[in-house]
Amino acid sequence: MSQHKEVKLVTTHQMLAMKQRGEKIAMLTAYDYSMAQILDGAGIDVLLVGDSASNVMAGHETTLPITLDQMIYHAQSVVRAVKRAFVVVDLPFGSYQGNSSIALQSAIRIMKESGGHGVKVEGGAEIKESISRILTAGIPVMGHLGLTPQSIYKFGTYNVRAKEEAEANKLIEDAHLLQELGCFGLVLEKIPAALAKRVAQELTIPVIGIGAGPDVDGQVLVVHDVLGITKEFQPRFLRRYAELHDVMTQAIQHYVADVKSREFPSSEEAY
Ligand SMILES: Nc1nc(=O)c2c([nH]1)NC[C@@H]1CN(c3ccc(C(=O)N[C@@H](CCC(=O)O)C(=O)O)cc3)CN21
Ligand SMILES: CC(C)C(=O)C(=O)O
Ligand SMILES: [Mg+2]
Repeated sequence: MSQHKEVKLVTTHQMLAMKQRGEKIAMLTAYDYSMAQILDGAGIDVLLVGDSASNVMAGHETTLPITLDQMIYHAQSVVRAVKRAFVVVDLPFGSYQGNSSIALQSAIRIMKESGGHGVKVEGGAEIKESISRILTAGIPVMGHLGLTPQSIYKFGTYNVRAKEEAEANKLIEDAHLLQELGCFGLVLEKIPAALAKRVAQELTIPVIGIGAGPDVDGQVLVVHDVLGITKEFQPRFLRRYAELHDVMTQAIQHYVADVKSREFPSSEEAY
């Protein structure tokens, strides 16, 4: 028996239990060590090393350019900080579509080289062979339906998805397929709340929403949006819990002024 205090790690089994008992799952993105340490310490259940790092960390217009090596680098940094949270890593564009052997290789690289706990992939029936193949290796897979940013050029907009009946029916079918394949959870992005509610009710696995309304099993957002670091991004589904862009700007302006005026450093800050 361990004398050490047990820090309960979040597992896929626990997430399922949370859904069953009606406890909502709190998930945010993280791309680096310092931020992951804060989020894990604050009690976040799931950290997503999102391919939104392509936008938020690297300044790209879309998520398409980020590479598997770059995702692994971000995931390694996050995993080093985590004591409790379950770490999901996005498989980037091009690393899993169309070839299930490449998909398995990509997922194995993420698990082996980063120490993450599972992977997330965008899409339904189109990528079912890839998902099945990854699952055969014992790697937990999370699905992602609705607004799938890796296929932005197929749709041309970031508008709400599955408003039409045909698209809604395809989403419901895909959601059931993902569960039957063995996915441990599913992200639904920017779809009508009523549709998300129906999917969360019909599925036994946890359904995590972003712009999918309140009647799902948990919520995910990009942490830089939540903290108000990204100022220009303000879709309706986002709630900002701080205005760090302003706080950080003021702090840095103060620092610059103090350096210029020789206010910093003082004699106490010198040797
Ligand atoms: N900072 C950030 N937050 C995210 O949530 C996020 C990323 N980046 N990058 C990857 C994807 C892209 N995502 C998106 C992108 C656009 C909308 C959206 O609703 N766009 C509105 C305009 C919103 C605005 O920019 O003010 C639209 O109508 O296009 C939603 C999710 C979610 N992901
Ligand atoms: C927005 C979430 C779900 C995501 O996939 C990402 O941050 O990459
Ligand atoms: Mg993503």
